[in-house]
Amino acid sequence: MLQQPHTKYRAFAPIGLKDRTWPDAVITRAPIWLSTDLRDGNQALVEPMDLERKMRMFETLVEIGFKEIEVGFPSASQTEFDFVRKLIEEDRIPDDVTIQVLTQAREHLIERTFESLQGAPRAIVHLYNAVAPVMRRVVLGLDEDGIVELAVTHAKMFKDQAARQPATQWTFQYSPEMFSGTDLAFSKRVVDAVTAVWAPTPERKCIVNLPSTVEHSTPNIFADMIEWMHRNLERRDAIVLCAHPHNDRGTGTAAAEFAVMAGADRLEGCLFGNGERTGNLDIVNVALNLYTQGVSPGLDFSHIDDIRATVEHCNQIPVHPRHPYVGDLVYTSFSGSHQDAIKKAFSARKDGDIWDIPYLPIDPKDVGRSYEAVIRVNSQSGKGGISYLLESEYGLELPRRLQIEFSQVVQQVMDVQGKELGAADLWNIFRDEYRMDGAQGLRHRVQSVEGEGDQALTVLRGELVWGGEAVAIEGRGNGPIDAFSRAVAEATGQPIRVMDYHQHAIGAGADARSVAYVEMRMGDSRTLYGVGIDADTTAAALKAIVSGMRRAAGDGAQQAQSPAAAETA
Ligand SMILES: CC(=O)SCCNC(=O)CCNC(=O)[C@H](O)C(C)(C)COP(=O)(O)OP(=O)(O)OC[C@H]1O[C@@H](n2cnc3c(N)ncnc32)[C@H](O)[C@@H]1OP(=O)(O)O
Ligand SMILES: CC(C)C(=O)C(=O)O
Repeated sequence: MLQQPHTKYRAFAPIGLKDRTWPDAVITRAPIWLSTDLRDGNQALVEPMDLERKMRMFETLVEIGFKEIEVGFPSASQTEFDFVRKLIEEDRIPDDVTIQVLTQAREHLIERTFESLQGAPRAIVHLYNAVAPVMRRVVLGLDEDGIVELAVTHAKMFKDQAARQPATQWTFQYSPEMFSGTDLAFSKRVVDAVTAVWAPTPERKCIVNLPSTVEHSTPNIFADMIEWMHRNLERRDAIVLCAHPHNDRGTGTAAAEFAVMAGADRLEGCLFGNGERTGNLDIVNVALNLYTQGVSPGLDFSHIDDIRATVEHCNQIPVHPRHPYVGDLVYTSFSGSHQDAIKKAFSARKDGDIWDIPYLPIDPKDVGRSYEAVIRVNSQSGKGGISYLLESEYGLELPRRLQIEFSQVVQQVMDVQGKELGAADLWNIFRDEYRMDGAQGLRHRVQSVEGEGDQALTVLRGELVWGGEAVAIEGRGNGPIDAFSRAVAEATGQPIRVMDYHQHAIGAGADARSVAYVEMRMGDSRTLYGVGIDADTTAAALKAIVSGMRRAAGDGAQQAQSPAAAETA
């Protein structure tokens, strides 16, 4: 790279529009959308679409809700021509959809283009020629007058060709190619000359399309250019003003949004930003940006993954995992503080609330994504993400201190493995850590109750396998947990102190079970949790204590393979 890039590259000159209004504009309704997937998108593919792919793309665009679709450049190849014929002859164009086709300003190409449209009920025919100084100089060898003459001559040909097919409802569109690299006064001069030929009216408008054929300025400059044209074009009330951004600087979306704020009525682009070089405007991006502002885009992306699959099939180009709204990773948080905020916001959210979930600008469900991928756990994650997955996939509502305890266990596994852990991995770690294997199965008998009123005591009898030995246990207390703790303390010589206790149901109906979380100490062990799950609430609680005992004993696996077994009640 150069130390002095100014010796090779020149900065784009500002427009100097002093009284611009676009920065204060707010977009309150969607622009008219034109999909050019089958034209600008297609001409950028390594392998342009065959008829099968073109038809599949067309049908998808119709399903999404596009009412204007540029279906090709019919004079470019037989495939392009045949596709337009197929659409017309097989009556594939819905009544509320208008196809558009592009042609260079060259006579034989225009003739072939109109030939391809014979029998079409409606069509937009799109004429372009380059207007930028570099193109005038190196490609066309024409001065400004020559370019105006070229445009006017071919605009007249459009009128003549259209007059030969009066049954079709024609709309004409003109693009001064490389508008973004052309001085505004000259762009206006050419466009005005073309519209003077076409003589559009407010009832029969033509379309003027202003492309950033190559994006080489910041989007505010493009917006100034659009606003200037919007204000200065002749016959503005008879023109649908359209912008056609590309994305060479990565700001195609911003340029499009600013263009609409600056007066554009219509946008041209492709799904997920396919198109020449870095792509055309990504229509999905702009449409869903509008949606997240509460503005209906008039396009339906409820099944965005199906649309992506079709686009990948047709274009034979994968969509990036970070692509806005559709990438595999765009609804996923790995980092702990994000996960914590998302989990809390989901818990606080009530039906009908305005969407206000941190780190998720759109509800993934609105585009057909599940919440499954929202939180994924790796070494950057914390307790929030871990407990979110256990809750969303396994119904466990871990108390806060248990979340903290278990996240340290997960962190140790993560430090060794260094890989992402899914919900099933976390569940396995949880079951191992809290000794929720078959040996935890508990049969017990509660003999209630000795005494009366305040003096009433629960009596629990059973058998506990501890240190490899089966020990008979018996305890009395002011409930099964208390009775069991006392019985166990007597049998093992180690007092058990229950500090906190939570219980909730998981599942429903016949499958409903109870999960108990007991925060406890055994002897002089540290405070720790035990967890038990059982169809019976008392059994779940007692299992939780056994779980804690085994953990306190180091690894209950040797000490208490069958820690508590008892007679069936
Ligand atoms: C920015 C855009 O996306 S514009 C759309 C671009 N899309 C495409 O080009 C895809 C389809 N294109 C094609 O299939 C072909 O390029 C065609 C059929 C249009 C033309 O093919 P060819 O006639 O072989 O020309 P080719 O593309 O090689 O070169 C362009 C020629 O057209 C000339 N040309 C370009 N625009 C114009 C114009 N408006 N009027 C007259 N001549 C023109 C160029 O000067 C060049 O002429 P030259 O051969 O005398 O030097
Ligand atoms: C033909 C025009 C609209 C074009 O594709 C461009 O300039 O990018």
